[in-house]
Amino acid sequence: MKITEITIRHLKMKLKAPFTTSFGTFDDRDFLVLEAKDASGTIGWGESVAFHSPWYNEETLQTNWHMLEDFLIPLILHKEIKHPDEVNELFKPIRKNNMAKSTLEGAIWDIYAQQTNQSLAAALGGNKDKIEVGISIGIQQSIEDLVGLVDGYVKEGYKRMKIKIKPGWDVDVMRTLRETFPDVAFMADANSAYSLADADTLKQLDAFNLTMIEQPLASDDIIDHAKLQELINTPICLDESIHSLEDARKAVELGSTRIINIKIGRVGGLTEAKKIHDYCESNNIPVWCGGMLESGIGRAHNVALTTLANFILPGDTAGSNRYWEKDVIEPEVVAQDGYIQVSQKAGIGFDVNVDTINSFTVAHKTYK
Ligand SMILES: O=C(O)CCC(=O)c1ccccc1C(=O)O
Ligand SMILES: [Mg+2]
Repeated sequence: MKITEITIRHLKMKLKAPFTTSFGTFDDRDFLVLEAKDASGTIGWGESVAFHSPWYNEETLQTNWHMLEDFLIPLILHKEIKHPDEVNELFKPIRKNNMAKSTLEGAIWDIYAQQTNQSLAAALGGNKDKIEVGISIGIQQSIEDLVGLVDGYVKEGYKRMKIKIKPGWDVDVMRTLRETFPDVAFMADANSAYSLADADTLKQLDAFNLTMIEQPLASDDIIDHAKLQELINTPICLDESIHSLEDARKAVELGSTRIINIKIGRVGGLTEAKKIHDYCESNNIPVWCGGMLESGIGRAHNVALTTLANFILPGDTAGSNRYWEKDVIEPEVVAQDGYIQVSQKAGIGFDVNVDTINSFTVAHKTYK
């Protein structure tokens, strides 16, 4: 393929309900969507999962736009590409900026899958026809509100509940949930809200049989996580600290993580995500697919990735209706009884509704 035209759009979509983590609250979701066209007219879609502000990591929607316009798009436009894995190599001279890289790489994977007449899932080497999903639940005003929400999601069939925690919203919350729902699979995600000095608090969570605790300590740490894992029984799962196969290897070798949350954007694209998956599979480290409050485009990429064999634990790829009044793809992603059916259609497996995209677009630019 030879990419001849790329359009970047900045979309603003309203979340159905605000989503609160230890680092802040999201009311709206601002993000970039990238449309790439190749010389034969095939169109591929990618989504930047960077947020409006650098809360989760250092990238933002605007830094992604800058990196794409000034560095990444020029490396790709009018170049002959045989396989999307080449994109990972072409981007190597550019350090980090993984979410920006992933935006363009994802669109190229979509085109490649269409041109080889297979689903993105199949192109990646996945073979599940449905995937198991859980749901991530933000910090609430009260424990009663949280119990009510969890009850609803249990009834919808979600396979595991991820509860956002922070100091002061942790042990009592998890105790109440465990007492109220003895058989539900719970995990906690702290988004780096603690330090090693909080080990005693985190140790108390061992009583609630959590599947794992996600990123309790600093977003750039793998040393203290290894020390913490020696002190607690609950398996640690790293999210923010893992940006590459090399990061994954070091964290696993140090004993900093027993499970890895793979986010396509955070690791710079599907090729790197697959490498981390394969490494973890050989080292008995289960993985699961994280979420970044994606629109249907990013969600479709997540569903495809999750079809790889070592995605053993339910991911955060909940149905479109958990986030949006109207998603940008057709059909929307539907989670039923905790499963999402994997589309067998060529490419990302969903039709992108360009009218809907345009209705959410606040800025756009085309590169040729
Ligand atoms: O539902 C989702 O998309 C996952 C939500 C989630 O947990 C999350 C949302 C925003 C930023 C970071 C995270 C995270 O996984 O840490
Ligand atoms: Mg997380």
